[in-house]
Amino acid sequence: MAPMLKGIVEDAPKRAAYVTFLAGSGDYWKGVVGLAKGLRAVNSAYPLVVAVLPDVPEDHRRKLLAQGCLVREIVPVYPPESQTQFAMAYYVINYSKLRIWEFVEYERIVYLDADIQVFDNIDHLFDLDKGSFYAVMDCFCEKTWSHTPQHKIGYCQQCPDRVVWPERELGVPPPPLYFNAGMFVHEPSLATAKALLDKLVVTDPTPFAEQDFLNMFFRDVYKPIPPVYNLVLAMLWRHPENVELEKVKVVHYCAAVRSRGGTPARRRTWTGTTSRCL
Ligand SMILES: O=c1ccn([C@@H]2O[C@H](COP(=O)(O)OP(=O)(O)O[C@H]3O[C@H](CO)[C@H](O)[C@H](O)[C@H]3O)[C@@H](O)[C@H]2O)c(=O)[nH]1
Ligand SMILES: O[C@H]1[C@H](O)[C@@H](O)[C@H](O)[C@@H](O)[C@H]1O
Repeated sequence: MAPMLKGIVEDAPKRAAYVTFLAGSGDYWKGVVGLAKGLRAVNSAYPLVVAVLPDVPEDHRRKLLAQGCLVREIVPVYPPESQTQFAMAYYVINYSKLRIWEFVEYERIVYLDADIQVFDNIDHLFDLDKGSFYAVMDCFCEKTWSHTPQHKIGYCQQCPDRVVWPERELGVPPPPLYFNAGMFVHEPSLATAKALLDKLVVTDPTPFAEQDFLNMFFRDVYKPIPPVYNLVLAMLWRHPENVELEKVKVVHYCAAVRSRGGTPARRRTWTGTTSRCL
């Protein structure tokens, strides 16, 4: 009897969920529908919770509920207004993502942006050891990174030997590992949620908004996971040698689209619309 009970307890579904974030009345809700369908197609055992800002129309919320999503409204998070010019305007809204640490009814969450699609079951990510922040290392090669020293130098953590970080000339070590915040695994906790918000009010916004902030906040507990868990499209043309295409489980349709001249280009607006120019 006892071993059987043990088995039942061990196999019991975890209090865990996929979480995504939705803001505004633009088209991102369609991405969430795609994500819900994708998770269903790969037989995920866990629900998709959509953290919605108050400005998401009722009609869009109904469509998500019809897809089996759990819709949960969150209170927006804004950095101090006087400071927001330092962040790329389009990304300021993403600070609200910090609210998902308040979802303490789940022990574990796998966060996925609405412009992500899953092509294989990734439920095993919920079994990773607790205490670390898991995410995929970003690439610094796209134009969106042109404000950074890494990009100016031509250094990318995806291929640190191609252009070596000039430590001697600069007198500083290479930047710490930096993750893309479109996908990550972590644990909700009211203590962490509070610590994040407390830290945010004393932190100047930076271009990649909450992504820079999360990188700073979780620096010491960050553990990289393979790019197959968040394949940022630019990896395909910037670092094809690091992409195991047949093993890719999660694709992130962010970054730029290759332009005719070979230079990636993208325009964005504060309203949440994205125009890609070829
Ligand atoms: O009008 C909007 C804008 C954004 N989003 C949500 O916010 C997510 C992030 O926005 P983008 O997908 O447009 O951002 P990118 O993927 O290009 O950018 C990357 O940098 C951002 C910096 O803020 C975030 O960290 C983001 O998670 C990371 O993948 C979206 O997927 C979506 O879930 C909306 O719902 N509506
Ligand atoms: O590397 C990516 C990419 O360049 C995206 O365009 C940007 O939106 C992300 O924030 C960044 O992490």
